[in-house]
Parts: sequence; C-alpha cells; structure tokens
Amino acid sequence: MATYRVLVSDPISEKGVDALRTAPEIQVDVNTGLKPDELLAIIGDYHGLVVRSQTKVTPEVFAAAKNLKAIGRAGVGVDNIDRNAATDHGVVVMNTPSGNTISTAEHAFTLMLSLARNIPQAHATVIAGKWDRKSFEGVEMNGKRLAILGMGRIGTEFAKRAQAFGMHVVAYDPFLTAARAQGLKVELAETADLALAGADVVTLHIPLTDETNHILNKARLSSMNKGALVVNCARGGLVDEAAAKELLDSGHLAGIALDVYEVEPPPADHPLFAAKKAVFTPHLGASTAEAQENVGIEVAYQLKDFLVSGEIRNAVNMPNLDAKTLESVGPYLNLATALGKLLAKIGPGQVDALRVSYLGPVSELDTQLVTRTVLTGYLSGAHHEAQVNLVNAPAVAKALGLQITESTVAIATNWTELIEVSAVKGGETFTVAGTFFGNAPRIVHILGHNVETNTSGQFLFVENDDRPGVVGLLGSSLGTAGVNIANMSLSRNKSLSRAVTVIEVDSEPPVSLLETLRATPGILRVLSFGL
Ligand SMILES: NC(=O)C1=CN([C@@H]2O[C@H](COP(=O)(O)OP(=O)(O)OC[C@H]3O[C@@H](n4cnc5c(N)ncnc54)[C@H](O)[C@@H]3O)[C@@H](O)[C@H]2O)C=CC1
Ligand SMILES: O=C(O)CCC(=O)C(=O)O
Repeated sequence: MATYRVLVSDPISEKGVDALRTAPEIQVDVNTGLKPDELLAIIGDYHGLVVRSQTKVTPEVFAAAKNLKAIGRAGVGVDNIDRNAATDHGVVVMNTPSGNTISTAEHAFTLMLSLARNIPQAHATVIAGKWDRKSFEGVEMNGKRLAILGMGRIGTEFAKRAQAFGMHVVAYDPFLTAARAQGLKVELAETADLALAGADVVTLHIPLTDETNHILNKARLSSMNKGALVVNCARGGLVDEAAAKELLDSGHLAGIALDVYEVEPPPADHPLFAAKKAVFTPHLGASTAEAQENVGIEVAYQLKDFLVSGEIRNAVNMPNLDAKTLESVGPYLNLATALGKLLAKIGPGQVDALRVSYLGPVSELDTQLVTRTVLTGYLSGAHHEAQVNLVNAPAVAKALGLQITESTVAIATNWTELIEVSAVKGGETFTVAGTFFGNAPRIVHILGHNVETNTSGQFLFVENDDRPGVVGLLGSSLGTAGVNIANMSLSRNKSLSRAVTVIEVDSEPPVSLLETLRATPGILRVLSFGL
C-alpha cells in the first residue's frame, strides 16, 4: 500500500515516471494538461507534484494542497511556482539545475546563428520554390562583441561556444568574480549597462524575478550598436517586447530571436512576428531527448528520496540535506527538535528571541540546519495553528517577530558537547540544554537545573519548594492514578530552596491528578507534555 501519492502534471520522460514508480511507497498519477480548476480539485490528494513550466502553482493551489510536501521542477526556472506561498505552506521546491544546461545553451546558440544567417526565412523561400540569394545576406559572428547577461551554467556554456566562433565576450553577472572571468577569458562588466553599451549581440541567461523583469529595456537596447541582434532563451519578461518592437521598426536593432515570451503561448498576432529578421521557437530550449531524460530522472529521484527518506537536494527554498549530511547530523537534529519543543512547553509565551549555542563536535557541523531544526521544534511545540516544518519555520518566526541567533554557550558546564537553547523575553533568559551519552541524546539542563532525562516520551515536569515529602507525594499520586514511572530526575537549587522534578511516565497522567497536584501546597508548577 503506497504511503505517498505523486501527481505528474506536465509531461516528463517515461524513464522519470518509471523511476518514481520503482518506490513501493509511491503511487504515481500522470495527468497532464489540467486546467487550473481541475488541478485545484485534485491537488489535495497528493504529497508530491512534478511539473515543467506549463503548470502554474499559484497560492490558490497551495491553499488547496493540504497534503503537499514537495514539488519537483523537471528543469531550471521555477517562476511558474509561487515560491513564497510554497515556503509559507512548508512545501519544499526542488529543481534540476544542470540536466538541461547543454541543450539550452545549444538552442540559444542555434537561435543566434539562425538569426545572423536568416535561416528560417531562407528555408521558407526554398521550399516555396524560390531561389532568392539576394535577400538573405547575413552577418558573421566572428569578431562581434557579445554581451551575456547571466554567467551561470547556461551563460558559461554559451560563452565557450561563442569564443570558438571568434566572438569577443563581455559578461555581466552579480556573482561573476574577476578571477572567474579571467579563467573563462571573458571581459567582466561591472553593470548590465556596461555590458550592453556597444554590443553587437546580447543573449540572456538569468532567472525572471521582480528585479530582472524588463532588464532589456529601451535604454539598454538603444545603447547597443546599430544593427544589433537580441537572443532570449531564458524567460519571457526579461526583454521589454514593446521596446524591442519599436527599435526593430526604427532599424536600430537588426533582429530578434526568442524561445520564450511575456505571454506563453504568444498570441498569433504578436507584434514581433511582423519583424523581417526574426526567429521564434515555442520554448524549446530544454526539448532534447538527452535533457528531458536527465531532468526527468533527476526530479524523480529527488522527489522519491525526499518523500521516502527526507533527503533534500536542489531545493530552492531551504538548505539541502543530502543522505551524507542527514547521516552525520541526524542524531543532532533529534536532540535539537526535542530541545526546541521542551523550551516551548516549559518556557514563557511570546518570547522575543531564541538563542542557540553549540559546544564541542556539534559546532563543526552545519549548525544553520541544526538551528533551523531547533526553531522548527520550538514553533511546532508552541504554535499550534500552523503546520511548521523545516521549510517554513524561518518565515513563521519572522511573521511572529521572533528573532533567532547563534551564540556561545552561557551555562557553566563540564560537558564536552552541548546544544544550549535559550528563550529571551524582556531581560529574562530561559535555558534548556542537551548532550549525548554515547550515541543517546539526553536533556541535561532545564531552567537553571541540571537534570538527566530522555528526549522523547511523555513527561511530567514539576517545580516545587525544596522540602521533604514532595517527591514521595508525586510518586504515590502517580501510582494511585495507575501511571507508571519510567525515569525520574530530581534537581535542587539550594540557594533558591527550589527543586525541579522531571518524570518520564508510560502514559499521560489524568487531568484530575494534575489539578490535585497543582492545588498541593509547596508545588509551584505542574506541566504534562509529550516530546
Ligand atoms: N528556454 C528554456 O527552455 C530554458 C530556459 N532556462 C532559463 O535559463 C535561466 C538560466 O539558467 P541557468 O544558467 O541554468 O541558471 P544559473 O542559476 O546557473 O544561472 C543564472 C545566473 O544568472 C545570474 N543573475 C541573476 N540575476 C542577474 C542579473 N540581474 N543580471 C545578471 N545576471 C544575473 C545569477 O547570478 C546566475 O549566475 C533559468 O533561470 C531559466 O529561466 C533554463 C533552462 C531551459
Ligand atoms: O520544461 C521545459 O521544457 C522548459 C525548461 C525551462 O524553461 C527551464 O528548465 O527553466
């Protein structure tokens, strides 16, 4: 019986679908071409969703996707998935960043050459029975100045091909360092404006975001040389199509080649279709047998490994957690979750900040991940309405105004390894801490008291005046109520004349017992909770 249901809502390679089907835990439904309301009607049944670029995963889809845990994008661009809504709903979004790099670079390069040599127009005349050798004079790419915006995977591959054709490559990418530009033998532009000024050709290889929308605007297009060519095989919306049309009509731009459009599919009367020198393809950059097999198989394994074993690879909205990391940090994550939950149960409400500190070997690990796990444990212990997980915990904390910081261990300790978690409220700090006894995680500090208890199970936490008879009363009351004690840890604070007792119990104590204990003189606080 399958535990997880996965919907493949855009066509991916058969090998990808087969790879998903190899997991007995997963039931796969391939249902492509769904209308938005059809997707809304069925998405609630699914734990995983596989898309390419056709399916639009909107906030409405997330609101209806009550069981959804992960989306796998068989490709690079995730602009068809509302990332903020995914994060808010705790859904991991993964893409397959490298599987279609070469195919897309080759397609963009093909667009550039076809544009330079009027291939589609010449082809059309030949098959129409004409032999017109005058109308289609092209331009060489050799010696031309090529501006590349975006020197990630595809931009870099494009650059290599352009260099082989004798082009002078100038690249702009906010993450391109001088050393890397030198290694790639490209001229580094400090801004997009500088890359485009005086360029003969521009090709775009950047994601579409609010910041990059219309990055190729009228001013930048106008700053290119007269007769310049524009190639966009990244995303529609990066080029201001209206501005491009104006500059094609004025003759400043010689031609344009597009694989992607502001609206897909573009309308039949799209103004740019009237351009004399132009090449258009229907978002085919990644449409090769090789690329589709790569991304289909990659996305299938990523989704399967996430659903079945919790591994996270190529996530765009949270840190990765591969099998190796999961193995090394796994025990720490269990301790971190327990400490976060414990603090939520015994600390005050409405805290200002959570402070997480590490001592010993744990501090060598990816503590960002451990800290995020503490936060997730804390919020899932305290914040009952929202389903909090590793994906949305930072967003939930931000919405609550809860700060999370890492600092150094503050409690006096002889432990050689420790995770300490403090809730800070006003000037007060409430601290819990845990360590390992061999491989076993243990809680060793609660609110100023050194204790020694398990990290999972059912607990009774009692704060009382440090005086004779209280422990005996606790034991006998639990016994009378039929609640078996599995472990008991007692800690006194002599200076305050206070004691804390943490009792692991085999079953949840009845409410009547808790009320009786709370009404007992000398007992200051009684909490019953599970970790
Ligand atoms: N037509 C198609 O079928 C395909 C289109 N794509 C598109 O190509 C884009 C690039 O893909 P990859 O190279 O694999 O991604 P990548 O992540 O390897 O590279 C993107 C680069 O753009 C840079 N960048 C971001 N903002 C920028 C800005 N304002 N100016 C200049 N550079 C900026 C980044 O620093 C990064 O280096 C994807 O986002 C996707 O939209 C990808 C595959 C297929
Ligand atoms: O799925 C496709 O064919 C589109 C590929 C694409 O645009 C991408 O990977 O960003």
